[in-house]
Formats: sequence, C-alpha cells, structure tokens
Amino acid sequence: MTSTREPSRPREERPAGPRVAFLGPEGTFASEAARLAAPDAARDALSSIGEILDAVRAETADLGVVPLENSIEGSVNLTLDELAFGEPGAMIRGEVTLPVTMNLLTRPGSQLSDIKAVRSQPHALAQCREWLETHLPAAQHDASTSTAEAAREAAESDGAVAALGTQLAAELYGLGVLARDVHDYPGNTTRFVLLSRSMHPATGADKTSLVVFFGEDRPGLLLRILEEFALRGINLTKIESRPTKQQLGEYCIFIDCAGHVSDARVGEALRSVHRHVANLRVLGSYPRADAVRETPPVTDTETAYEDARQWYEGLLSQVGEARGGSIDGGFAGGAGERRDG
Ligand SMILES: O=C(O)C(=O)C[C@]1(C(=O)O)C=C[C@@H](O)C=C1
Repeated sequence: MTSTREPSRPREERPAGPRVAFLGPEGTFASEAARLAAPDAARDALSSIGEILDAVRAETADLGVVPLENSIEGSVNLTLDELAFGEPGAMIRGEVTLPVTMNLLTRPGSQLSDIKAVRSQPHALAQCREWLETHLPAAQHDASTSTAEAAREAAESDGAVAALGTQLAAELYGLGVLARDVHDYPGNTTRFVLLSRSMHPATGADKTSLVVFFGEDRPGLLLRILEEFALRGINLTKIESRPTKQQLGEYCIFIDCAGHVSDARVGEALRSVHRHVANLRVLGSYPRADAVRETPPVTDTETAYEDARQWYEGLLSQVGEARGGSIDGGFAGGAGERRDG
C-alpha cells in the first residue's frame, strides 16, 4: 500500500518519553485499549488506522494501538491490509482484548422516536445491526471515523442524530445514554494489537502472526504449509484468507500460531514454510493476552531441538579427509564411474 497520507511529525520534534498513538478522539474503544496497554505514555489521538501505522513507522510514536478483530463482526480488514501490504516497519508487539459495550448515545432529552440517523464507526454499526433494525428501523446509518467522533457529531446535531459508542464518550461530549448493551450478541469483544518498530522478546506465553502469499496455485500447498506447524505440535489460533488485490482468485493467508519466532520449533516451522512460499511476512511475535503457556509435545521442546542440533553437529564432524592421503579411489567420482580413462 503506497501512502498518500500526510507525513507524521519528524522524530526530532518529538517531546521526550514514550508515546502511544490510537484511533481518536478520546473516548473511543481504542483509547481504552491504549490506556490498558500503555498507561503512562503520552497520548496521540489520530484519525485513521493508516496514520497510526505511519506514526510507528516514522517513530513519532513508540507504540500504536489498532483494532484487529471483533467477536461479532470479524476482522478489521483495514488493519490486516496495512499490516500485509503496507510499508514494513510496524510490527505487532502485543495484544489487548477489550469487552465492547455499545451504547446508544443522544443529546439529553432526545427519545428513540426523535432519532433519524445513527452514526458510528462502520464496525460498530455492524455489531448492532439487528438491534438497530428492531428499535430504529427507519433511521439511516452514517459512517464516522470512530465511535467517539460519532459522539462528537451527535453532540453537535439538533438531537435527531444518535451515536453508538462508549459510556466515556457520552461523558466527554455531553451526551446521555438512551440504551445500553445494544450490540447483537453478549460478550462482545475486540482484540487490539500494539504496534512498534520491533517484536517483543519471548516470554513463554507468546503468539506469532504471519501472512503467506501464494504466488502460484499448486495442489496441496496450503496443506503443506499447515503441516509444518502441525508436525511440530504448534497450535494455530487463527487462520484467514484475504484477496491480494492483484487479481480475482489470488489470496494471501493470515496465520496466528502459538509460540515465538525465537522458539526452536517455530523457527523450524517458519524456515520450512519459507521453502514452500518465499513470499511471507512475519507481522510479529508477542505475549498472548490470555497468557496461556502451551506445553509442546516431548519431541518438540527446546531441549529436544537442542539435543537434535548437537547430535547432528557431531554427525557432521565425522565428515572429512581420511588420514594418510586419498583412500577414496574410484568411489569419489560416483557409483560405477571409471576414473582411469
Ligand atoms: O471507534 C472506536 O471506538 C474504535 O476503537 C474502533 C473500533 C473498530 O474499528 O473495531 C474498535 C472497537 C469496536 O469494535 C468498534 C470500533
């Protein structure tokens, strides 16, 4: 993705101390995720996912917080595309899962019967589709850049515009909460990822995200790739395909797996995947939000890989010249080949 966005502030002009960039303004779900991820960092509320990645790439922010997937509406495609096709330099360094409670926010005094339009970020509108059809069937749905931006717009309206957003946004922009929990399924949760210029060191409870580009259509290629993980007892936590945008029917596959790039078994799996498809991008290794430590099978522990490595090194050390000069005679040129002319 080539960017036509305004360049971020140069690094030299940056005030000291860690900075976190997130989808603003204050009062978005992303702002809450940023507070959880980096409670002490200075905050930059930006107005698009692309700007957040650019800020991390340009090092005007140390950390960026972007939504990746939601339990009701699925992946945030813009984030996936930026990570897969955008300029390199912004890697996933962490993840935060956040319960997402959608509220219908209106100017104080407005009733449901006053509402002619509902504004929000498109992913938020999608999470409340059925509720809106049932309770506000005639209202039009308008896209805003974020839930808090929608709240700000509702606050400036004549009272006929509602927003879907956080309780905090209601407080910040002087709105009332006309209805709570208006998302269509209970337990609504969004997974945010934290971006930085580098990956997180291994913790023992890690995840690795990568994207594999299938240049050619070979039978069994996806199976071969998945097998490399399965053979080493590596659990996959997510797999999803997206179009490459080059031509219809050409896909790339996003894979999240347990483990860290510096784990021997993950390293071996990635090297093997690289033999099948040279075009792959590791998006990052990072501590998993659920802190689950998966125990590898005995054949795939770090010790098992280290033992195997040492054994093989020992084996290679037995390759060499024979003492006392050449004793290889006619065997050196290959089976059955005469060397005497
Ligand atoms: O607009 C916000 O409040 C955001 O943080 C963005 C976003 C998203 O894009 O998914 C994040 C969480 C919710 O799923 C809805 C919207």
